[in-house]
Amino acid sequence: MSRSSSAHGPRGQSLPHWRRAVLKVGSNLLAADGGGLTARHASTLADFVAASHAVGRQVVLVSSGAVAAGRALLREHAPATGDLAARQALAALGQAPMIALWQSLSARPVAQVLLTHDDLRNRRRYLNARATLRGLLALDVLPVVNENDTVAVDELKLGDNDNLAAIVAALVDADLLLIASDIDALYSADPRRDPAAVPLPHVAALTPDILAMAGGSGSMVGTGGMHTKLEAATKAAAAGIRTALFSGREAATVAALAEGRLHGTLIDAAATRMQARKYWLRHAPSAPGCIRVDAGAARALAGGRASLLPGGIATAQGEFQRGDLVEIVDADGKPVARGLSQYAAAEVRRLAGRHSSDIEAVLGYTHGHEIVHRDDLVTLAIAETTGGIEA
Ligand SMILES: Nc1ncnc2c1ncn2[C@@H]1O[C@H](COP(=O)(O)OP(=O)(O)O)[C@@H](O)[C@H]1O
Ligand SMILES: N[C@@H](CCC(=O)OP(=O)(O)O)C(=O)O
Repeated sequence: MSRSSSAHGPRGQSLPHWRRAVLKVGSNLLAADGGGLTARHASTLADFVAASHAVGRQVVLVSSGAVAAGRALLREHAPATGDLAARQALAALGQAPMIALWQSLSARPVAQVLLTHDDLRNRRRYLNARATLRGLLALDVLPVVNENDTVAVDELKLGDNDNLAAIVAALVDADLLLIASDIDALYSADPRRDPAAVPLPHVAALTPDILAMAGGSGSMVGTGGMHTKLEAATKAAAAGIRTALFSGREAATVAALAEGRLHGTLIDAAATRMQARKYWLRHAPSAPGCIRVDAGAARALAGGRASLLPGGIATAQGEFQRGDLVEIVDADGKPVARGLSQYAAAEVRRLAGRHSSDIEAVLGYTHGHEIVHRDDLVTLAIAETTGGIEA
């Protein structure tokens, strides 16, 4: 369904500044019902990604379309998509053509990332997925994420790519979730059923009333409809990330987006991204062990911008695993910071006092130069002086 954007005014609304976004592209934009993938709307969206990259912004794509592509390859022999095994087979067939479509539209190399719920529930795999995505962005390639439908049975499924996109947005620390769909906004009711439905340009909070406005998908290849888009926006909002819903069918809308204008619906975040993350780091239960640092490291951490490197560590006490949230204490045992340790307690004990460049020689492998990266760290001293909100 495509509707005009007249309700948002000719110039749309201003899109808040962003540096890293996840762009979710639904099946309906990539394929007509029953048909194969087409570049028609994907090329406009790929141009948006390229324009964003040209001005130093990073985009991670979350793309659907594998099932639709698989279905088109089998034509009249395609099984009905209601059956899980059939969907999995169609997705296996269609992942490669879907990636090939994005590669054909991108001057930069495209990387395929397939994720399941298990990858994100398990802390070690979550960290690995995050490191891979960050690594891909650092390499300047375009990551294209999809659910790994072929191995995702019901209990392992993330469910739909709207929710996957929100999880990925939190995973890569994005500041914006962009959901391109076949509809130009969230409407006050499902516009397929209610001709009096009106578009909402701005949603300050996802209240039960707003959530009740969303209906399901009207197509054979899409899964969630507006319902899963609002679920995704709720997840993003909790992580401090805004969501913008817009029509990927309207070239002018996508072009305006690159200019910082949104014709669609903007959904605010519940807190700033940093507040949400720092709040979690400060209050989530930590592992039983802790990392004891020397006076120099305690001072550096108190400054609020440093990562914890092995050189400033005296020792690790107790037991914790890689990825655990740990308390960092000074020589007197006073907590100075909390953060996610990239190394297990036993590894930290072996690395204490060593230079970062020795990590690989000491352990035989490395998970990076930092024991706790500054993005994963909250300084407790600063929290006391600023009322808990850090820049
Ligand atoms: N309140 C609503 N506002 C807008 N669209 C709605 C609403 N309720 C249901 N929808 C339906 O959701 C559809 C978009 O979701 P979906 O078909 O899953 O697309 P995609 O493949 O882009 O994820 C729209 O085409 C529309 O028919
Ligand atoms: N992983 C599936 C897409 C599932 C999905 O959420 O589709 P959509 O509602 O169109 O975003 C695929 O690639 O076909």
